[in-house]
Amino acid sequence: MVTVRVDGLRARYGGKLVLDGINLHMGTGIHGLLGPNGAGKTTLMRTLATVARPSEGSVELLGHDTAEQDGRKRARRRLGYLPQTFGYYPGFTVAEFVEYMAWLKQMPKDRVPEAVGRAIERVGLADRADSKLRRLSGGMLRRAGIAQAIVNDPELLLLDEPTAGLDPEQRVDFRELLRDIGSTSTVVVSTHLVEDVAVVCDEVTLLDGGKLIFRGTPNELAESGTSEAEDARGGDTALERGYTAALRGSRERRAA
Ligand SMILES: Nc1ncnc2c1ncn2[C@@H]1O[C@H](COP(=O)(O)OP(=O)(O)OP(=O)(O)O)[C@@H](O)[C@H]1O
Repeated sequence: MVTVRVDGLRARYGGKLVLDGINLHMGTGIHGLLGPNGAGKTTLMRTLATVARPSEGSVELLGHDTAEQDGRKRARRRLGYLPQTFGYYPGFTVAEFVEYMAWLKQMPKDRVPEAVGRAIERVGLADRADSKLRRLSGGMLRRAGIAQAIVNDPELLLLDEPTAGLDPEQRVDFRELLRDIGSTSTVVVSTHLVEDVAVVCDEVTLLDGGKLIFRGTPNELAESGTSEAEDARGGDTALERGYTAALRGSRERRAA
């Protein structure tokens, strides 16, 4: 089932086109959004989170048309979003922060305490539930950010650079969590680190210069690259070489 329908999406900052005709339909599973700095990943994530409005095109989320105010409201209750940088009250505890988001999502009051406890547990912060956010390390803060994004068991989960600041062990735990959520929901994970999440993704979408330049499985991306013998500078892994080849190919086509 298609849960996200993006058609003809264009986004501008000032006069500058930063998303240029994106068509993207997604369903249940884990979708990696890859691309170099400035490719437009964050702009696309903000648009999917209904925080940014498209200049052109349509975005339908979980059957709701986000061009309409009512559609945006309904979609917001059913999605979870971890922005690349997120604001928070440093004096809030982890539990208060997650509870606040549950309240914003208009979750039924009687479900909130259990949902907050479960979200915090799932990101491995149960022992820090009562710690103030200002006392957390960068990785813990990011995990608190993930907890607020999943508190409402979102059907659409949008995570922008979720692994920034996580140590290797936490990355492994995080992948497990993604697999669990992605088995029933649509998860979109943006990163510029190819290896980071591509291993858990069912599908990867590659953006460059505001355009969608590749869409397929991680295996297809890996197979599209040159071999290490042909091109040692393409990357250390098959996936990185596929990523590099896709970027080079699209840039050459554009320059021609
Ligand atoms: N608030 C803004 N005002 C003007 N230009 C912006 C703004 N935010 C982003 N841009 C520009 O839009 C383009 C796309 O940026 P975006 O943050 O979406 O890319 P990204 O793929 O997320 O990059 P990164 O990996 O560095 O986070 C870039 O050229 C950026 O400079």
